[in-house]
Amino acid sequence: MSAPDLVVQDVAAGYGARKVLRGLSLPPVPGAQVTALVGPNGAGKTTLLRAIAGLVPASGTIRFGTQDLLTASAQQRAGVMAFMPQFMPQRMSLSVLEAVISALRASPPSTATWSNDGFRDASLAVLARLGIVDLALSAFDQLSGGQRQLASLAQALVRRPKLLLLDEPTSALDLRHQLQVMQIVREVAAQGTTVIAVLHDLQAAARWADNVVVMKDGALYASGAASDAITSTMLREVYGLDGIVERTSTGELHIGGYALKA
Ligand SMILES: Nc1ncnc2c1ncn2[C@@H]1O[C@H](COP(=O)(O)OP(=O)(O)OP(=O)(O)O)[C@@H](O)[C@H]1O
Repeated sequence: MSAPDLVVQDVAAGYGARKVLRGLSLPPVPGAQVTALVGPNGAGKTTLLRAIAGLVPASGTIRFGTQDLLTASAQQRAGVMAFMPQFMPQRMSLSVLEAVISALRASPPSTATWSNDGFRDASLAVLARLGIVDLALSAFDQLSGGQRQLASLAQALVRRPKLLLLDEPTSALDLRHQLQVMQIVREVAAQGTTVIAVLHDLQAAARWADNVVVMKDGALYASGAASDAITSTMLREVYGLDGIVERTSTGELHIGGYALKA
């Protein structure tokens, strides 16, 4: 069965009196694909992910297939999705392996019967997939920023979510790990997970995402294939930048030559 689309319609969300999203509607976010969420600082990208994850009060419609995520219980949501936040907790007195096992125990996929060894093996397998099995016994709160980001991604992936929300998943990673993580994100989508990833690197969004959603001031500015959503007009109107967007001879989108708008 193919993964369902995510429907976001007329969503309002914010923080107390501060309304960040005011009636945001997106075209259906396609199932089993990677959708990049881009836009300038403060555009509301994290707020949208938090609204989908049930972490800020929201109204409107947020539906994943037939499941209404706005009325779902925390347990129901945890059974469907995983959210990797932009900032990891500073204090966590667990080893990396314990942290991943505890994320898995909190919401184990129902596709298996779980034993203690099963939790441990599945967690070690994800650490191995991310190339950080050597960190398994390290204290989570003594990791470097990039290591912490990989460990946090392991906590999200280990639950094999149907909907994976990633907030700047590669912002602290070196080039090799950026590549590795984005390849894994694509594999996860190919295996049936619907992925939404906030990315600041437009070149990475063009390379890795099936669809790009551009947000500005809490609203949708554009969405579609990278070549439709990422344009020089968008750079000017959304980021206040002059830039060049062109197709290379191999058909890839190249975005560069940025300069502050004159
Ligand atoms: N906890 C909060 N309380 C009040 N306002 C908040 C809170 N978190 C975010 N905001 C405000 O909401 C707006 C949108 O923030 P959000 O984090 O969603 O943006 P973003 O697009 O993810 O930005 P960035 O790219 O900088 O991470 C900003 O103006 C921000 O100041």
